[in-house]
Amino acid sequence: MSGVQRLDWISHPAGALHGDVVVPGDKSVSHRSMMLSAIAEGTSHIRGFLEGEDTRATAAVLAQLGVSIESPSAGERVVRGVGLHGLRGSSKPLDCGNAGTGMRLLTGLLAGQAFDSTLIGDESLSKRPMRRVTDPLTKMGAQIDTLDGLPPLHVHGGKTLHGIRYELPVASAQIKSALLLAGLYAKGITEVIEPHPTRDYTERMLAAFGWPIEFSPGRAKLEGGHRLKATGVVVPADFSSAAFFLVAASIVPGSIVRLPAVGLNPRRTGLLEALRLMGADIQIEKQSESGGEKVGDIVVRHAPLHGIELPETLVPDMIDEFPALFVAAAIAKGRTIVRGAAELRVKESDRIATMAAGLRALGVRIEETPDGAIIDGGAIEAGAVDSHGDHRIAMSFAAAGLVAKGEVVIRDCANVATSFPGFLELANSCGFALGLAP
Ligand SMILES: O=C(O)C1=C[C@@H](OP(=O)(O)O)[C@@H](O)[C@H](O)C1
Ligand SMILES: C=C(OP(=O)(O)O)C(=O)O
Repeated sequence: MSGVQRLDWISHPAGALHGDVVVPGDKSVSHRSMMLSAIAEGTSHIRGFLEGEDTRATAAVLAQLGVSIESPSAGERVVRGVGLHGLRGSSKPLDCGNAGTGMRLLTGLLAGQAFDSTLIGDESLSKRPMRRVTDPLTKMGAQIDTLDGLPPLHVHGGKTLHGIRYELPVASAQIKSALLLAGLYAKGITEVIEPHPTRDYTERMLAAFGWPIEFSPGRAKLEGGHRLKATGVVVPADFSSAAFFLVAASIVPGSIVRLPAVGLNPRRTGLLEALRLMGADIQIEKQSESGGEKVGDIVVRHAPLHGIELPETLVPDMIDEFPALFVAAAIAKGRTIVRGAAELRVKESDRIATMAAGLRALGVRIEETPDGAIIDGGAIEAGAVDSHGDHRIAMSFAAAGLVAKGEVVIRDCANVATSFPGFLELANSCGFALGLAP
């Protein structure tokens, strides 16, 4: 987590990728399952929990607040919920590690408690904007101190919250979820309206835990003063982790890869549509429902890709997949234009700048714009890139190395463990040639 030792990778060009690739549990669903289980009444059983640093940090925060959490086996958690008002304050800071989701959602949850809390994060999280959640929470009656809008956040306890109707200035599931979680503790109705629909896991999971909630794409509305009842949660495999393999298998000739039982919530699968628009060959097989979420096997075969003007409506549905998309665009024939994606600049790194610098270092023609990029596809040369400690950038360049003209050195990859522990081994199991740099 914070202060991790530096870890560099080398991705070597490789032949066709083959096999079944089972990616770990969904990060968004894992965070939420832990938070709701913690404040529910009764014992919840979570299966498929992501054993990543981000989601473990959320579990550790809730344990610090007095919740008993057992882990009978990897990916399994038994959480003894303390009820809506059963958390106990901690005099020590609550460390969210690298996780924007953890910090922003917990801020909403903690705004309605009787005790004070201080939320801290690692170097990257300490640079991420928090006013987007603290401003509307303040409108609800919360009191939260920031360091000029950045963490650490000091959340004052003992405040009476009241529901508000809030139109989000940006499409963000984290802001929406923070407000809904605060809304559990608020008097009256909390209503959130989004400029474009975002992932609705909080809404679905609140309903699964028995909280009355009305929601439809782009809107959610609930009233304070109900109870959450413990339940079982099955976390699907994370589409965002599958994304690196969708791109890798699409760009390496001869590849066929199957990704079993991946979560296919439509607010997450924008990359699938973008890649199909670029000419990718991606099929969904064995569709079913698990824990109220659509899941299916994704089968991806190599196909020649061409550049596209990415429809802006897809942006929120693939917000974490842009580093991977940029790699696909770099190898595609022709020009790819991305617009309307300024949010990428406030993720674990500035993902537009970091990808542009990295691709340029590999000989790709890419022009940065304030809210996107223009990428002229062609060849990827050998070279060295810096991930800036951003897990998704590191994994995307690992895929780029497969089709580069020589080895690609990727610096600062330790944070891959935040969302995808075991990526290196799993990638190599299907044909990547990824190693640690000396
Ligand atoms: O709610 C969530 O679980 C997430 C929402 C997105 O962030 P924003 O809400 O900032 O768009 C996404 O980038 C993040 O990885 C996870
Ligand atoms: C942006 C991400 O996560 P978070 O905001 O939770 O740090 C991500 O996983 O790509």
